[in-house]
Amino acid sequence: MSTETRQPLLEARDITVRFGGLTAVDRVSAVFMPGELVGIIGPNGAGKTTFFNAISGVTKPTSGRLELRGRGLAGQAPHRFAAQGLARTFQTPRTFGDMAVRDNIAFGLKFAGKRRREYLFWGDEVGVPWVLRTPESILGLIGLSAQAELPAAAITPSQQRLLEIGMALATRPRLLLLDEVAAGLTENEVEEMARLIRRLRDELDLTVVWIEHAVSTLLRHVERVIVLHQGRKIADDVPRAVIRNPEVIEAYLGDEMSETDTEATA
Ligand SMILES: Nc1ncnc2c1ncn2[C@@H]1O[C@H](COP(=O)(O)OP(=O)(O)OP(=O)(O)O)[C@@H](O)[C@H]1O
Repeated sequence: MSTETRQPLLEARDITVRFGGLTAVDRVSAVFMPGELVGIIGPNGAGKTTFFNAISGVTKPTSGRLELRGRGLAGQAPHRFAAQGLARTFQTPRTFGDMAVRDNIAFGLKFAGKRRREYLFWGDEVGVPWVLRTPESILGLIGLSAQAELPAAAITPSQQRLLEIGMALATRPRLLLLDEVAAGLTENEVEEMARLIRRLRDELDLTVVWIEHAVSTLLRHVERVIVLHQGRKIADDVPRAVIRNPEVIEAYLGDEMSETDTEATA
């Protein structure tokens, strides 16, 4: 392994986000290595989305430092984050309902075309993976080929989530941030989504950071889990260690973490 691949892709140091008197994210530090699939969990209001917003440029952190491959990012506009290979989904999918599914993807590709030169910044000698070159290939990758001509508003909620992932992929990211992409899906759909996320990570050599309330599924699929509670990071470890962490158990008492989760990762 070269020194290059051991360099963190994204490093967040002491990120704090305050809204008036409320500290939503409290000095959270985290390192994301190339190719990692990392989950972020925590009770409602723990600061997960606010942390995501801070590391994707949507919200300017009150303090802290962000580095993408060693280059400072904090305080830059969201499009600068995207230009440097970050893509994210939102809790409520942001697709264009009147436009055909294919055109939603084409929109993302158009955006990516504009930053083609910057893609090269990543030193990717093979260039853009062929599956990310056309709307059709991206639709095939996420399993929406049959819905290509439908208006985005006409597809099912789970297909909407897939479309949003497809739109994020169309921007040809190196780091994909997923915010509750399994929310509202059936148990089977959640499992399928988890498999897709793993496959995308493997095939596209992505780093994926995934916030999810479906804790048991997440714990079975990610390699590392970060737990936030009241804005603070209380754990950052492999799933089987995290579920035995007394502070995590306490934070989740009577909430999402159940015996099933413990069994799932035993
Ligand atoms: N724009 C905002 N203005 C004021 N307070 C906010 C804002 N965004 C979030 N908060 C508050 O910050 C805290 C953290 O919220 P956040 O949405 O990050 O939590 P979360 O862990 O993502 O929760 P959930 O799992 O319910 O989505 C909450 O108390 C929330 O009410």
